Amino acid sequence: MIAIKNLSKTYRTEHLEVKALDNIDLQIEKGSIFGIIGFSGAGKSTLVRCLNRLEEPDSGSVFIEGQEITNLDQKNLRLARRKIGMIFQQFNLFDSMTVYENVAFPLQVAGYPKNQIKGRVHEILQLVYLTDKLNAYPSHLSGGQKQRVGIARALANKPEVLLCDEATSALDPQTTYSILELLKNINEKLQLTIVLITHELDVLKHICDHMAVLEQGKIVEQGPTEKFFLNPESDTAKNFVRIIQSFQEKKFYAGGDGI
Ligand SMILES: Nc1ncnc2c1ncn2[C@@H]1O[C@H](COP(=O)(O)OP(=O)(O)OP(=O)(O)O)[C@@H](O)[C@H]1O
Repeated sequence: MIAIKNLSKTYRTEHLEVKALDNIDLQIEKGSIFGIIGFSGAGKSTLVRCLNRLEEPDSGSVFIEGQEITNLDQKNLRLARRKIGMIFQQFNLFDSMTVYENVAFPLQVAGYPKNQIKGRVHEILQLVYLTDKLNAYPSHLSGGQKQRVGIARALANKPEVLLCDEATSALDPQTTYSILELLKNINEKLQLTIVLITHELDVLKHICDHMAVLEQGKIVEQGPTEKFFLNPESDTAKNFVRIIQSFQEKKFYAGGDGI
């Protein structure tokens, strides 16, 4: 389980203070696929980056499977991060490394012997259906393939949690669907907890069992994803649902099938 307690973060620049997270309390059950939605600037990226301390919160705490992440020193944080995989919108692969080398990298850093690394990389590339691209460089891969390498790299150290920061936003709808199906599959196979931030309702609807709505750094609504669509309560949730409904109506009047 992930437990977030009273988490706050303010960005301070010379002329400006932005309260990006304001006393966030949230619990995410083990094995769940949990979505966090909000309009641009709501604080989604900051929240997800505070979970592995890519961003340092000002106050509050984060517990992952009982371990407090927020009070770890740098050495123990590095160890704890092996249990927290992350994937990004722009994939963040090493362009000068092959697919094999990208996936092997976190295992080398963790100090695994060569033969174990080889076995693990093959196993994980099989899971993401990329064994035929072992020696390819990222520049020769499609967006969907790059994200599958990103997923493989994030899973190399057998994490308990996978954080997804707008992981499908750079992909076309069909590729998005295949990546979501892959994440679903991995969640079921590995009992991995997935936290996914997005501004795409389709993504939430497709794979998230539970979700929270973030508005100006505050959680304004949370619960099962179904409830969000059937009975939105917060202004942000109502706006999201209104936008999707008007889009569906437009498609209907234009003779389409809706989305
Ligand atoms: N490094 C930073 N320095 C100053 N302000 C920042 C920094 N990073 C984020 N912010 C501000 O904090 C707020 C929350 O940003 P964040 O990126 O977490 O939102 P978001 O919901 O992920 O937005 P988007 O969907 O556009 O990525 C915004 O007002 C943003 O401008």
